Amino acid sequence: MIEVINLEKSYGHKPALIDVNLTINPGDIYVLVGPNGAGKTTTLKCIYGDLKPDEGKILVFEKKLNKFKKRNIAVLLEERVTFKGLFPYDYAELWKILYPNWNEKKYKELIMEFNLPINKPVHTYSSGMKTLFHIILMFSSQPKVLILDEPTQNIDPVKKDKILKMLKDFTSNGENIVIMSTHHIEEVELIATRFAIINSGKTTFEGNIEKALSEHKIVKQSEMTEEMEIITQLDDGILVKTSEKIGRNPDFREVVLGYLKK
Ligand SMILES: Nc1ncnc2c1ncn2[C@@H]1O[C@H](COP(=O)(O)OP(=O)(O)OP(=O)(O)O)[C@@H](O)[C@H]1O
Repeated sequence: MIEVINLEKSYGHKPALIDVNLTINPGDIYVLVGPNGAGKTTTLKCIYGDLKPDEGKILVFEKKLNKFKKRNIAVLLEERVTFKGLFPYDYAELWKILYPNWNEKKYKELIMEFNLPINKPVHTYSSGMKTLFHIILMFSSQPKVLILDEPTQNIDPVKKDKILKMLKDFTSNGENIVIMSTHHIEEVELIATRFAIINSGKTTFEGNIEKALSEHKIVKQSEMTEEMEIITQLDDGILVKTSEKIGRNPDFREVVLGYLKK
């Protein structure tokens, strides 16, 4: 289980995270959604220990993150860092040292499956190929937790489908955890077991798709009551949080868009 509790982080004097709270259970594919600059990457960096939170707690399997735990976490960085002149083989040698569970057979199979050229230095790959290559390194490392910053960015639809299936398989043992960010609402619907919406450094929604659908309604101005929490005005009504049987049920896209516009 990974818990993020009242996380706060500033860059200099500028707050990036004001109050982020996430509860990630074993077996979860946990997706972070939010507008540009909302704080998704900063949250992920705090979880894997690249940034030190100013306030709040991050508990990974009930303990504070330390080096040992880091071996069980593989990360897809926003930057897709590559080293000039290194070939896929060289990365395998390095990753073997970092990850004791490294699976060479899996690595070779995935490189073939995703058609990546082994005779080209990785820094000359296209941006999508670099992302795929890093994802292959992550799966071959056989960690317990995968943290991915926008893993499907610049990936073609066929390979994207494969990656989403691989993420589902990874958590199917009910123990492994995936935490990822995305701008694609349909991906949340396809694979998320839980998700959070982050707006301006705060979690404004956390839960699963069922909760998102059951807690909200789209109502007309005339149907509004004082008990309702207004999320935002949408094209054909107001998205509100309510338990009242009123208005109409929103679809998932409307709920997420409503929070993103909030
Ligand atoms: N290294 C940095 N130095 C200063 N400010 C930063 C730095 N990294 C991020 N920020 C700021 O922190 C805030 C949150 O940025 P972050 O990258 O976490 O957002 P995000 O939700 O991942 O955005 P996007 O969807 O555009 O990738 C933004 O205002 C951003 O400008």
